[in-house]
Parts: sequence; C-alpha cells; structure tokens
Amino acid sequence: MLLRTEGLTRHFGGMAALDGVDVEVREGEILAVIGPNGAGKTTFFNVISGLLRPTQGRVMFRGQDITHLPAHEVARRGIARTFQTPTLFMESRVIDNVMVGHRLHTRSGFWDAILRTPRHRREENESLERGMAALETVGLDHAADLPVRSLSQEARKRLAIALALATGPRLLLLDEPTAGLHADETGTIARLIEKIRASGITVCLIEHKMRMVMGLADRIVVLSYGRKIAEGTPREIASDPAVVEAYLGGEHVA
Ligand SMILES: Nc1ncnc2c1ncn2[C@@H]1O[C@H](COP(=O)(O)OP(=O)(O)OP(=O)(O)O)[C@@H](O)[C@H]1O
Repeated sequence: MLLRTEGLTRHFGGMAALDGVDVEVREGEILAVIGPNGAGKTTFFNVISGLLRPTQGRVMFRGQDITHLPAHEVARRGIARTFQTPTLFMESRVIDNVMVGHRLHTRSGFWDAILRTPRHRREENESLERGMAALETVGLDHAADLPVRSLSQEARKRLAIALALATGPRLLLLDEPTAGLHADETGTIARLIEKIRASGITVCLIEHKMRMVMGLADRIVVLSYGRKIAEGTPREIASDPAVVEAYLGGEHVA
C-alpha cells in the first residue's frame, strides 16, 4: 500500500466536508476520485497534501504517519499535486516555471545563490536537468524557452503536470487535469497520465469526465457529501446503485 487514509474527517464550521473516509492507494495504480460537486474531493487532496489539517483521522504514506506534516515536507516525501487552477508565471519561460518546482528538493540557501557556491551551481544544473526531463515527459521540451503566455490552454495543463513531476514524486495527485478542455485534448492528457504511470509513478486523480475516468482508471472511489459511498473497478462503479443515486439525486449529471 502506498497511501492509506483512516477515518479522514474535516469539518468546516458545522459541516463535514470529509466524514470518516478510508481510502487506499495501491502502488502503481491509477485511482480516480469522483463524486458530485461539493462531495469533498478537493478537500481530500488538500488534507493528504498537508494544505489542510484533518479534524480527525490519519494519513499514512509508505508506512509513515504524515498527517501533521506541513505541505513542503509532504512534497519532499514524494507526494506532488496539481491544482484546478494552476499558478504559472505567465511572463517567465516554461523551463523557469519547472525549475521552481525542483528547488523544493535543493538545499542551497540565500548565501549559496549570492556567492555562487559549487553546491549552488551543482543544484542549478540538477534542477535544469530534472526540469528538462519533466518537460520531455509532457512533450514540452521544445517549448522550454518560450514564455508561458504563448502556450495553449491544453499545453499549460501539461506544464502544470511537469511542475509536479519535477519534484520527483512517488504519488501524483491531479485535481481535474482536463477541466475546460475539448474531447481530443482530454485524450492527450489521458495518454500522458498513462505514460506517467508506466514510468512508475502512482496517480490519483479527481475527474468529472466519466468517459475518461472509465477508460483510464484501474479503480474508482466515489465520494458524496464527504463520505465514501462506493469503491471498485470502473465496471463495478458504473452499475452501483448508490453511485447512480448520488449522481441522479443531485443536480449534477456527468
Ligand atoms: N476552505 C473552506 N471553507 C469552508 N468550506 C469549504 C472550504 N473548502 C471546501 N468547503 C466546503 O466543503 C465541501 C466540499 O468541498 P470540495 O471543494 O472539497 O468539494 P469537491 O468535491 O472538490 O467539489 P467540486 O467538484 O465542485 O470541485 C463544500 O460544501 C465546500 O463548500
């Protein structure tokens, strides 16, 4: 087991955005987290990645309790994530955006940078290499020197994934990686996710596009009102009465 949440609970005021959620992420799989709007999916990612403290419950990663670690420490241990709305530096070059991600793992400080110490130079070279490798994975190595603003919407999504890959994760959390994209662009991202998994990185994604989820995920976890209501293979989920009810009962039909 790569990651396990136990009784994960998060309240906002009187409301439980997550309510006793037990989820296991297996090494090497693509796990999709789905559910109607407001089901708690993003909150689930925020708690795992250390951006939010759970009210109750635990997060275990590679056998260690990471529940109370700050976000940068969770990232250092091997969990990277993307956000629904990526924060990119539009006027900076593509490669510079990616190198910021890798610096999370470097040790040079302010004085190393000012004095251009050997350690700083070595780490800069390493950041560049890692950054270029991440860009190559997502198919943006040819665009390394272009400003981010010149990229299409779809290429920016891939860049956001490259930023996460540059941190060298074991587990990649993708929050709606295809939001706002057309069907053919969605296919490109799906193939990229398969490629990332083939490289040995475990993927957990939040996704609303059912066709994509059904074709891509090994397993699916369904959240509704903060609770896990179903879990299984795409085939099992598609015919699960509780899932059909959760989607048809709300205003959201995928
Ligand atoms: N920081 C916050 N403060 C207060 N309430 C919040 C906060 N974050 C999330 N919530 C509430 O928690 C519930 C779950 O939200 P969350 O964003 O996790 O759902 P989601 O499944 O990701 O939804 P969507 O599919 O719309 O992105 C919602 O009712 C939301 O309004």
